[in-house]
Amino acid sequence: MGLVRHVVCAMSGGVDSCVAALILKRRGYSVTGVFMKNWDSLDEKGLCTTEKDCEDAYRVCQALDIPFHQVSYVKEYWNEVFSNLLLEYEKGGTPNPDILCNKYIKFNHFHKYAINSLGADAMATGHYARSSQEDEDVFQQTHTARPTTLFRDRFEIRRPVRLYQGADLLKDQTFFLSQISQDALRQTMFPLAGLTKEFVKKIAAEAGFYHVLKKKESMGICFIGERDFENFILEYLEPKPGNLVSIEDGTVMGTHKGWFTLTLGQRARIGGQRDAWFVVDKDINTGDVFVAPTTNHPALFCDTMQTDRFHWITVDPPPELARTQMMECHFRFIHQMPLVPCTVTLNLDGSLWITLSQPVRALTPGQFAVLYRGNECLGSGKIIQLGPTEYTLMRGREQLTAGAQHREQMTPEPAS
Ligand SMILES: Nc1ncnc2c1ncn2[C@@H]1O[C@H](COP(=O)(O)OP(=O)(O)OP(=O)(O)O)[C@@H](O)[C@H]1O
Repeated sequence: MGLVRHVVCAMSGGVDSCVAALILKRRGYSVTGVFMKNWDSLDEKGLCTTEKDCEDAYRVCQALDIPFHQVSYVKEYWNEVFSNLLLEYEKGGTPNPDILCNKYIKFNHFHKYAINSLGADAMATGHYARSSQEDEDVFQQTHTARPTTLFRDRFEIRRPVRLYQGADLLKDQTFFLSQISQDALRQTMFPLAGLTKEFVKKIAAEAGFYHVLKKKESMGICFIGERDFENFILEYLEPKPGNLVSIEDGTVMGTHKGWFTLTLGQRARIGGQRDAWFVVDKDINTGDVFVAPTTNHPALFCDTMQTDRFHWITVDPPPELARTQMMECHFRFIHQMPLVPCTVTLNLDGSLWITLSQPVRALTPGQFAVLYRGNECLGSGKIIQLGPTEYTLMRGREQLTAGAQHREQMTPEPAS
């Protein structure tokens, strides 16, 4: 990759990507703004914010005097993200559409469109993240109106590019980027890498981008909007009614409309109960969803899991892991949950066994186990299997003790 002159900035119409485009422009790059349309139906209230978001992105491009394009990935999103999502729910898991959207849409189709169709040298997004190619000096000065280094050759190094958390750890979005390809990362700029959200808002205010500053932060799964999740998912999957069964004594506590309407750790709606019950397990063969009383029931806590083939941002696993098959690092499976120390073991098929330093609540198959070393995001793998929960272990110990006592009682006294 040679000199970077032309950058295509993915613009959602939100404050972050609008400021990202502004920063690139101030740095002297030739910038093109592109809005992506990924979903085209309305929510329960008949609302679709896509038109408004597109209009907001367009207004910022006009203010910056840069070209603007709109591109539709509705078909690709349906085939590669949403269909995957439905399959995962049907298998009993809980998928993460934001990670899948970055992997399949933004850092694949959009990346190719930017480079191949628009002839850009690089793409950019408003994610709070940093790649090892980012130049700290440039980022320090991004808020000034003065262009800094023009057209620097950022992509000449052939070492694997690494993904790091951005300066604003509270806004860090590397979790969502943990499945992106090395090829895409190599040609991606994160202009907000060195900035805090507060500072980004200040830049937007100074630039007069009031229409994007007023907007609410995008939260949760964008296409569900304000809809109730159960109603939403039942529009796409056939209801599969089943029982809510107590994990403690097998009592049927109530019914559900399909195991995919519920996720591990979630409060189950059970009528006539004084206390709250929580989903702790699912059996998709019988349709039973197991529930337990109290939010911190031991059946919700587990410290081991297996992933599918792990996706390393740098393509190859860290040398230490490749050499010894074991490595210490940190884990999270929910965006912004505190990082947990862990030991990982590399299996021959590229999957990992992860053992956490302490049990964690509601580890969920289908979610991604994202690993970190220091502030580097190493990549992620989908959780496909959990180890025993605290409850299973407790019951196992109780049964062993009961078995031993029983054997003691049954053993005849030795004849004197
Ligand atoms: N519809 C879209 N069209 C183009 N780019 C998008 C779109 N949605 C998201 N992006 C890109 O992905 C980045 C992260 O999006 P996300 O919605 O996760 O975060 P955000 O912090 O709300 O960003 P923003 O404030 O820019 O909306 C955005 O900054 C933008 O670069």
